[in-house]
Parts: sequence; C-alpha cells; structure tokens
Amino acid sequence: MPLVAGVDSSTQSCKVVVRDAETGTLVRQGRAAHPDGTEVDPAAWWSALQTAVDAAGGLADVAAVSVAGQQHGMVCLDEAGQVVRPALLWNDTRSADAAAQLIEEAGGGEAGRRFWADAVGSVPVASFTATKLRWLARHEPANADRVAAVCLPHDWLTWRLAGAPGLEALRTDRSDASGTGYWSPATGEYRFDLLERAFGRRLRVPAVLGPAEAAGQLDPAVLAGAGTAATGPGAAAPGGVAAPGGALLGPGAGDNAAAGFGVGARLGDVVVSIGTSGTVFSVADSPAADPSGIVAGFADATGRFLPLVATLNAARVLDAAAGLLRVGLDELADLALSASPGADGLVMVPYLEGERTPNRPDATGSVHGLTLRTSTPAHLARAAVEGMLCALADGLDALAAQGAVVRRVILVGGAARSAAVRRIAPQVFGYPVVVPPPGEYVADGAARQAAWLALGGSEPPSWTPAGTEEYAAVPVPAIRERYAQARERHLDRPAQG
Ligand SMILES: Nc1ncnc2c1ncn2[C@@H]1O[C@H](COP(=O)(O)OP(=O)(O)O)[C@@H](O)[C@H]1O
Ligand SMILES: O=C(CO)[C@@H](O)[C@H](O)COP(=O)(O)O
Repeated sequence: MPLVAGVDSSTQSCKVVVRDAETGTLVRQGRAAHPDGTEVDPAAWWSALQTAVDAAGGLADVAAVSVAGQQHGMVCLDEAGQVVRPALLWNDTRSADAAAQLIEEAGGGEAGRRFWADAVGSVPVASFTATKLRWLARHEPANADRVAAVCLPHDWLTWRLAGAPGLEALRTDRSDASGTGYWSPATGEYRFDLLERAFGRRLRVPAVLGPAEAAGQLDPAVLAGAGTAATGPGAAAPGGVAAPGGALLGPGAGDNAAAGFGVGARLGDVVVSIGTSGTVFSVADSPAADPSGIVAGFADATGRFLPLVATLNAARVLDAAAGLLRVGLDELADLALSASPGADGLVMVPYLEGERTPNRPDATGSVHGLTLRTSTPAHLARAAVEGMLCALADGLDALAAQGAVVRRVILVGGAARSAAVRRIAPQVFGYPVVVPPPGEYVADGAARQAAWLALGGSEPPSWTPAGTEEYAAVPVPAIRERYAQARERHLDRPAQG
C-alpha cells in the first residue's frame, strides 16, 4: 500500500495531502499560509511548502510527490539558479499594457487576437507569463539582463524538491505550459519565436513532460528543515517504487487542471472553482482557440485539453462583503440566504481587483439598485454572492458557446464551503450543481498524478470521493438579466489608485 503526496501551492496557501496510492484514502495533511500581494518572493512558497509538509507528517514514507500550483506566475532565474526578482502572479495586472502591445504587434484587433488564439490557444491578458516577460523587459532592463531561465511556480517548487540541480533539470507539464503564452497545446511545442517577441531574446524554459512522466527524484536533504519526519531516507514506501535517493517527482500541473483531475471530471461536467480566482472549465478532446479571448485554450493533466474561463474576483468578493458587514463567512451565508433571489434588484458588479474576463484590468466594483428597501446587510450579502456567481455564469455561457457539453456543474474551491454559494449557484447557473465533500481537490489531483506515477499503467487509479451533495437546477433568470444591465456600468480606478 504505497503512499503518495500531492501539493497545491495556490495563491493564498500551500496544502499537502498524503494518500494511499491505490484507494485514494486520505492518510494525513497539512497547510501553511502564503503572503498577500500580487508579487511574491518564491522563497515564501518554499518556506510554506516546508511548513505544510511538516504539518502533514513529512514525506519520508511516500513513493511519489506531485506539485500543482497557481498558473502563469513568472519566476525568473539567473544563470546560477537564483531568483532574479519576486514572482509576478497571475492576478498582477501591471502587464495589461504589455498584453495589448502583443496583440497590436500581431496585427491588432480581431486579427491580432486570432493570431494568438491560433498560435497558443489563448489571447494574451495580463495574467499570462508572456505579458509579464514583456513588462520586465520594458520596465526593469537590469533585472531582465540577468534572466537566464523562466518557469512557473509549480515548476520551481518541483525543481527545488529535486535539490535545484541546474537549470537544465527544470521540468513542467502540458497544463501549466499552456498558460504561458509561448507553448502551443495544439502542437505540443514551445513557440520560441513568441517568447523572443515578448522578451526580446530567447530564454531557457522547462522541458514539458507527459501526464505520468517523472520529473526527477525528491532530494530528501532539501526537506531537512521541514521536521524530523521528512529527514529520513525517503525510500520507505512499502511496496512503492521510490528509488533509494527519494520519492519520484511527478510532472505536476496547473491548479485548475489538477482540480479537474482530482474530481475526475468527465464529458458533460463543467468544473467551477471558487478560490482566489474563479474558474469555469471542462475537459475536451480537442484544443480550443477562441479569438474573443474569453475562453483560454489550456491543456489538461491527462493528455487532453481544458478550455477555461477565469475571473479575478471570486472568494475574496465574499471576504470583502463579510468585512464590510463585519460578519464571519457563515453569517454572511445566512444573511444572503435570508434575502430573496435577485436581492430585490440590488446588484453587485464584483470587479474589486479589476477583471480579467471580461478584460477590464482597471475596473472597480459597483453596487446598483440601492433603495431604502435594499439597504440592508442581507441584500448586500445576497448581491455579493449573486454578482460573483453571475460573472462565472457568463463564463459558463462562453464555454458552452465554444462547444462544451454542460450537463452539470461540479463546484469546488474554498468558497464552495459557503452554504449560500452552494444553494444560490443552481439558481444562477441553471444547471444541477454537484458539490464534492469539502477537500483540497487541487492537492488531490496532484496526489492522484503521483499515484499514477508510483503504480504505473496506462490509466490513473480511479479514486471516487464519497459524500457528494447534489442540488437540482432551479434557474432564476431574473438574477442574470438584472446583472447584465449593471455589468457595463462601472468606474475605473482613480489614476493614483
Ligand atoms: N465557508 C466559507 N465561505 C466562503 N468562503 C470561504 C469559506 N471557507 C473558505 N472560504 C474562502 O476560500 C478562499 C480560499 O480558497 P482556496 O480555494 O483555498 O483559494 P486559493 O486556491 O486561491 O488559495 C478564501 O478567500 C476563503 O475566505
Ligand atoms: O490564473 C488562473 C487560471 O488561468 C488562476 O486560476 C490561477 O491558477 C490561480 O488559482 P487559485 O490560486 O485561485 O486557485
């Protein structure tokens, strides 16, 4: 009964699960917080990973480990493998102008967007790594001069777990490579010409692995600071295939692909993940190329594709509403559920961090429909939940317009713990909503990948989460109709904002 570990290095925290490779049974887990902010020193992720591994009882007895992580973040390394500057995260919008430049340079407008969609499956927005590289080249030339290699958060952590053995040992996987803007999911090849176009010169990038290919081996010495359980020989998995040097390292994945893998999404399932980001995605057999830029044509963690719509404003909209109302998240849910569907016409457009889909990096949030009747905490709480879900429902429509089959929605992410989100989602989406038991589905997807690696075989082990809740579709179209009236009416950030 070998054990395997999965890591989710997400925006707000690092989570580690240790599971039985054959059955998927959870054996132990740990977590640690990440710092706030849209630029973060990767050393903070490494330190959180060590703390989370320690809290999860170490990795000395696991046969394989895979790391999933927030997508797109730009981690730049110099020739010696040192981090050049703090990583710019997916939700850092400073490269919005760079995204616009890259589209303009490819012909501008529809032609420019079409060029990028055809080349790499997605139209650049500020989230994508290519735009961050352009920003770096233009705004920090001294730092840019020092960069020898660029990789993503999960690539860097996997490499650190292997003992940081030289830039040539950097590895990534298809799903995360597909969010860079310089790798094509359709051809499975890097577009070095586009990397060069973005940054001005060619850089070393990680080799892209297939779904169950090993990225190397865990160097047990690198976790020496992470607690006694992690300092052992690292090959102690009974029946496992870990080599004497340490557990096998999986290719890892972008967090959304890992969540899809973790919940076992199939044709007809659309996964809606409500964490720091809101994402709406499905598993597909062919690559997407949406020139409108709404649907990103990513790859998945199984060798297939993952058309995806992402919003910048998701769980933190509820955090902000709870803060405004000075209540906890459970009380916010109670308040929201005490108001009627549609909140009597109160609408929140939740662009608190600007927005990525639709592409409005400078937008701010707004509240519409205030009357004496709707000026209550319950109405505001309901409007916050509905507004956030309406933005995701727009994404669901876009995915369906690109050919996704939608039979049900699988709801995951931190905010799926909210009773209000679970109950209001079927009203807003108009589809049955399935909520797996609260868990860490990104880390679980990574663990399942590690199990695939440890056990071998052409198919991954099938792990089925028990205790799934199902909510019937009860569409209330008026909620989205009212939101659609308000959506275009918002202010941009003040110049110094
Ligand atoms: N019961 C709850 N109700 C609403 N939001 C919740 C609840 N529990 C956790 N969250 C929110 O979930 C978010 C974290 O979710 P998670 O999926 O771990 O995010 P990420 O993967 O982006 O780090 C936080 O913003 C947190 O406030
Ligand atoms: O940018 C995207 C997807 O394109 C985000 O989904 C990030 O991958 C961050 O995810 P979370 O930390 O919110 O899970």
